[in-house]
Amino acid sequence: MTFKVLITDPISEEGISPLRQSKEVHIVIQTNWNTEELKQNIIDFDALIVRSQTQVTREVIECAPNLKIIGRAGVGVDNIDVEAATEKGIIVVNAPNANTNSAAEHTMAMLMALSRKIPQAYLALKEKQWDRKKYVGVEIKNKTLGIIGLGRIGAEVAYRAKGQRMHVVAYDPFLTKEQAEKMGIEYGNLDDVLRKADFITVHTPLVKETKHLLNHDAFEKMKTGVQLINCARGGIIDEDALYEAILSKKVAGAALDVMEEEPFYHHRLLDLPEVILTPHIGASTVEAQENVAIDVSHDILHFINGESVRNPVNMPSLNNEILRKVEPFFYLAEKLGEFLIYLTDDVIEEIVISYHGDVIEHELSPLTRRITKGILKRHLGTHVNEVNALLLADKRGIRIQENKSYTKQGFSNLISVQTSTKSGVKSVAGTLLDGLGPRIVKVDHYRVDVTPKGHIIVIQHTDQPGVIGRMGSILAKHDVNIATMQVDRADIGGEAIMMLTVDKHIEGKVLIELLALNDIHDVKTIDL
Ligand SMILES: NC(=O)c1ccc[n+]([C@@H]2O[C@H](COP(=O)([O-])OP(=O)(O)OC[C@H]3O[C@@H](n4cnc5c(N)ncnc54)[C@H](O)[C@@H]3O)[C@@H](O)[C@H]2O)c1
Ligand SMILES: O=C(O)CC[C@@H](O)C(=O)O
Repeated sequence: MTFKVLITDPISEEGISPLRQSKEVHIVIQTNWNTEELKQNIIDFDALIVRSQTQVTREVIECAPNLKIIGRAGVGVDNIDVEAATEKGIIVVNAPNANTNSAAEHTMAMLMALSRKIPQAYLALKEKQWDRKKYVGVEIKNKTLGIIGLGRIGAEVAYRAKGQRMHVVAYDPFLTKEQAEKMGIEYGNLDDVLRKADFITVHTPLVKETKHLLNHDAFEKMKTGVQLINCARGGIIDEDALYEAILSKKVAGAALDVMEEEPFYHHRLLDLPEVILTPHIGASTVEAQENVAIDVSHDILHFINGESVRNPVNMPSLNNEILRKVEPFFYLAEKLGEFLIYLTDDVIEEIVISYHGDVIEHELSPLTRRITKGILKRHLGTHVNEVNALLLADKRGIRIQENKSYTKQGFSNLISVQTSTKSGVKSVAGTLLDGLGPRIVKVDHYRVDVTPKGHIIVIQHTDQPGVIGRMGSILAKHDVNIATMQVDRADIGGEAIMMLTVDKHIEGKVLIELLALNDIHDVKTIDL
């Protein structure tokens, strides 16, 4: 089947060559659509690749019933309604590392241009003015650079600034004093950065907490003559407050790659000679554009091949090392959920997942997501996936509890899942056997040993001679071949369980005949 990929922003042709090489992928590039056109045409597409221009709103997502993955060829996903995507089970991936270097270099270029008034001097010269006195700058050596947001780009800027012999003071809610010391920079809170810096550069995402982070009050705390750089997101600096602060000479200059509304052609900041601007080109290098497109293309191919994506935005990201360890449990986890929902006859109130033994050394959240997906899928359909499973469970008021224990319970690893309903508790446990693969080893309190694959019949009965024979005759009559069979009981003559794997799906009429047998209390047929 063809996987249709729509690209709506300019993107590097070299970068998408991995997708072009795949026979399964059909690519459509359409960079001129407005939102209405996008809504009308997105219906058929399985994947969408954008940069920062296309607005992937909830409305767009609602018009895309086949959309499975959105690739953001860059870092910021503020042009994508990630919540709406998550609700629909659409994976959002980005390319968080691919343009870090370019954005850091652009920041340094802006810092240099700002401190030496290069764009202003250039413009004047183009106007045939040779005015050397007007364009006296300041050195950055021995000046203090304040960095707000010491993530990927902020950290790269810090290293470069140190190379220019600047003193760096940084604030980031995740930065510790020890980490700052290791990097050879000063650790501060936001006020420290605002008070001490000669130049301030912001490298945070635009979120509620960072919207207008640099506002009138923040400018008040800064040194007079401070210069600002924003190569992160428009809106982190309050543009009106900046305008006023420049007029009052509190702020001596600003270099902006990003603005609250883009593109913009008329903005009063454009009229101020102290402000230099670029049209959001921090990531516009040959290298960054190729790299972001390669990363997103690879993740789309991972998705098509049923592999884990490397840079998910709406689920926890796992590095290759972690993924390699936990991936072998994915199948078992999902099948335990799928199996258990067949045994659960009432509305689920709580899912309790207990991990035992070696498995707890791994990252468990992807397993919990897959178990929940397996449980919800039967009733909610195939749109449930590891992206939205926890959200969907939460929306239905299902509590999810995770327990961990080193106790091995007879297996080197064991995952046990329990559903609680008003009618009682049902449970299943499974293990991954070294070299032999996944097994279901416990159903409620009965011991079994079944590969979670294909057609399974679970029969609850009373432990009496002849029950197995009568059951076997009915299956034989309907030409159902038994592949494997397990029996366990609580006590002699007491409650017992039979678990069979058979070679074909069991029809309703077979089920009725089995249920009519004396001593058989319940029959569940499960297709995994
Ligand atoms: N101009 C461009 O073309 C361009 C290119 C790439 C990235 N960006 C933007 O640059 C920004 C940084 O990207 P990144 O890859 O370094 O992201 P990142 O996630 O690696 O780093 C962001 C950092 O900001 C910190 N942060 C969050 N809230 C904060 C707050 N209130 N105060 C201080 N720090 C805070 C986070 O803890 C994190 O360490 C993003 O907004 C991204 O979209 C712009
Ligand atoms: O698409 C672009 O070039 C902008 C990229 C940049 O803003 C990002 O967040 O990665």
